[in-house]
Amino acid sequence: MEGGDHLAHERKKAQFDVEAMKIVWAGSRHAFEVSDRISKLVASDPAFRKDNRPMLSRKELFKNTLRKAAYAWKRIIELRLSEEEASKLRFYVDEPAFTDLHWGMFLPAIKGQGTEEQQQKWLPLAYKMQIIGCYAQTELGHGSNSSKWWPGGLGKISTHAVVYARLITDGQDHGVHGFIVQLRSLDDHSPLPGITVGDIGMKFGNGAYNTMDNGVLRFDHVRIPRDQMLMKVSQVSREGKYSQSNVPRQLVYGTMVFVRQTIVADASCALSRAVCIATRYSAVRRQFGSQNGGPETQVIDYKTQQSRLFPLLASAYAFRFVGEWLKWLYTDVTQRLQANDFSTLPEAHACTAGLKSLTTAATADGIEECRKLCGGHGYLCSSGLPELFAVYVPACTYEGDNTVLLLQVARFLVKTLSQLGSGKQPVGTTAYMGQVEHLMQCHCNVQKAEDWLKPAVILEAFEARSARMSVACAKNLSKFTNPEEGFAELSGDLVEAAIAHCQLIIVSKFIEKLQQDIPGKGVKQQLGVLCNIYALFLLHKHQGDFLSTGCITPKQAYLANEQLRALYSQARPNAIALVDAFNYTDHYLGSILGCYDGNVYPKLYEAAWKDPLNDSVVPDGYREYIWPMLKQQLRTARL
Ligand SMILES: CCCCCCCCCC/C=C\CCCCCCCC(=O)SCCNC(=O)CCNC(=O)[C@H](O)C(C)(C)COP(=O)(O)OP(=O)(O)OC[C@H]1O[C@@H](n2cnc3c(N)ncnc32)[C@H](O)[C@@H]1OP(=O)(O)O
Ligand SMILES: Cc1cc2nc3c(=O)[nH]c(=O)nc-3n(C[C@H](O)[C@H](O)[C@H](O)COP(=O)(O)OP(=O)(O)OC[C@H]3O[C@@H](n4cnc5c(N)ncnc54)[C@H](O)[C@@H]3O)c2cc1C
Repeated sequence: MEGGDHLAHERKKAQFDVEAMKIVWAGSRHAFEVSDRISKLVASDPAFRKDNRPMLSRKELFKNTLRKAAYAWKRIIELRLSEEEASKLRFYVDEPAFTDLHWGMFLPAIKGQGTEEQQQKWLPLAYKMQIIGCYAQTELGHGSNSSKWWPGGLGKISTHAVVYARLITDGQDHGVHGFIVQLRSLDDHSPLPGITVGDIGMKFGNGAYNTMDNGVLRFDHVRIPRDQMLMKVSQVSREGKYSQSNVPRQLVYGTMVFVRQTIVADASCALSRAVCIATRYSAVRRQFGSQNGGPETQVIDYKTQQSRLFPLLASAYAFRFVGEWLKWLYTDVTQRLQANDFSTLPEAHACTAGLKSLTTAATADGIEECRKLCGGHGYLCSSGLPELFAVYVPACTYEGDNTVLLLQVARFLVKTLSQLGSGKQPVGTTAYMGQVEHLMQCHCNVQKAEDWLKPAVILEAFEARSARMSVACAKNLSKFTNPEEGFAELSGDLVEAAIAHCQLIIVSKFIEKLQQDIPGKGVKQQLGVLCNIYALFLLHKHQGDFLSTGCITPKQAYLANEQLRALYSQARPNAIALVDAFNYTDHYLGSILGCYDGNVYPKLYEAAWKDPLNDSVVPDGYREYIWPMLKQQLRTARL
């Protein structure tokens, strides 16, 4: 079948209103309209072409990114785009660039940690891009005193950086503080005296994150004017006297809370993109199983394919909703901080750190699983999956290594439990710890598979598992005389307890979402199916935790799996419509396997001939290397 919609028969199977689901996915009608308009704007502009990225050398690739960033900025100004529209434009251009760090970290660091005066001086320059900044925290070695190494945008472009370094006055070390430092001349871009700066080299994958100039930076007797220390949290007077404002020191790390929250929202985008490709292709691909000469089976109908694909589809929706909630939490904590209420900062830190860790790990693994779900064709760059994986996978490391972040969550959980004794009632995401006595001894009430569809049953099982794992850690910790030694020794168990807590958050926020009014025929019902798939898939995957803590019985674990299989069958007819609801353009997906019309094979065939290797029938190098070899073989054969 040439042309036409090869997935039309799949789209007809949908049991819900796809247009209404698009609004739910986007967050609101307004968000949908902005996203839809900007995605089409980018897709229709040849200046944003990206299919040639894997073929470009590093220098060509980087220059191309600079061109796109400058052009995007020009369009933002010409079209008078709002901040929301501009950030959507960046999203659909889909190419990591120095501008990400400028807007995503340099500006927020000044906003969060600069005084009013400092904000007035620096923000207008940064907003007009008259200076370009990056965020320089990580070191080559360790200790905030060697060379900065990794900051994006630093290598070749940034004129300024917020640099994190130890503050020492009168011989006293006051710990790490942020400083605005000019790195390069605003006239000819050369590094200022005493500054050594450059790119750290090629990274994983062709194209991919190599559009970014991650950099190295060294200082040799560089003087930073006193008023360029970010002084909202602590100050140094003209006389060199150090003082602290009446705010927690942890605010110095506030930019990370902001960025981790955006990374969670971004995880749902990256995962949904891979899932969209794998789902459409799974419906197009047929392999084996034909009977009486009929067509072969669509691979999406194999239960094994469904049990690998549908949990990822459900995870994409789960991460979307938890990301939405996290954005609310971040806005709430920001407003509280402005009113000098610091009470929810530890929870915001734990939630952003933990959810960043969980969602990025699941997304990175999920993209790779989607590649495998597409068989051999998934390994072609034209599937879009290799580049997506290479760009995405550092999210497990940047903005805090995922294990290090889970240990931060574990500290928060242990602290929360230890405060129960003093009568402090836990709130927010740890409110369930207030019921710890009940959760330690409750019994799951599931008797038949459908009982697993009750939100209260699911929630109690996840709460009991999380509470029991945290309590077990706290009990074991109390056996150590040195708490830090105990924490280090038990860190493996603590990480698992943190994972259980974060999974509970994601499940509970999905359930909360379903308690809202959700318009559109069948939309809520489909989301209910996805929510149950997400929860029961986790329960099945981690059944060792649930069983060993006595939260469920082996029979109940078996029933959960039985219910999960039934849910996959319910999701099957809706699968294509559920990925259509992401509303991704073919440009954004960047994948022949995932193209909207499903006309995969002619496009793959055509794309192959565009590869530079096929420019000539006989390749370069044939005369030099192959021809002499063939001749040699001929001679040997005659002998
Ligand atoms: C108009 C155009 C628009 C265009 C828009 C474009 C927009 C694009 C947006 C894109 C956005 C972003 C792009 C991102 C690209 C990737 C960038 C990657 C950048 C980086 O990687 S930056 C480097 C990040 N580094 C880390 O994350 C390090 C990880 N380590 C930690 O977090 C450590 O905790 C630490 C911060 C280094 C501190 O360690 P330390 O040992 O000093 O302290 P403790 O761990 O003992 O903690 C003490 C105390 O503080 C609490 N705490 C720790 N961190 C935080 C925090 N972040 N917030 C609040 N509180 C925190 C901790 O709980 C302890 O509390 P306690 O004393 O126990 O009560
Ligand atoms: C693509 C990319 C972009 C980046 N952009 C920036 C940027 O713009 N600005 C910036 O400042 N930085 C940036 N970074 C650096 C990034 O933030 C760090 O790499 C990250 O925080 C991890 O730190 P590390 O590299 O020192 O890893 P390490 O801390 O050395 O981790 C190595 C291993 O040790 C383990 N480990 C470390 N500490 C502990 C512990 N306490 N307990 C148990 N295990 C531990 C980790 O789990 C990991 O397995 C970027 C990194 C990448 C890959």
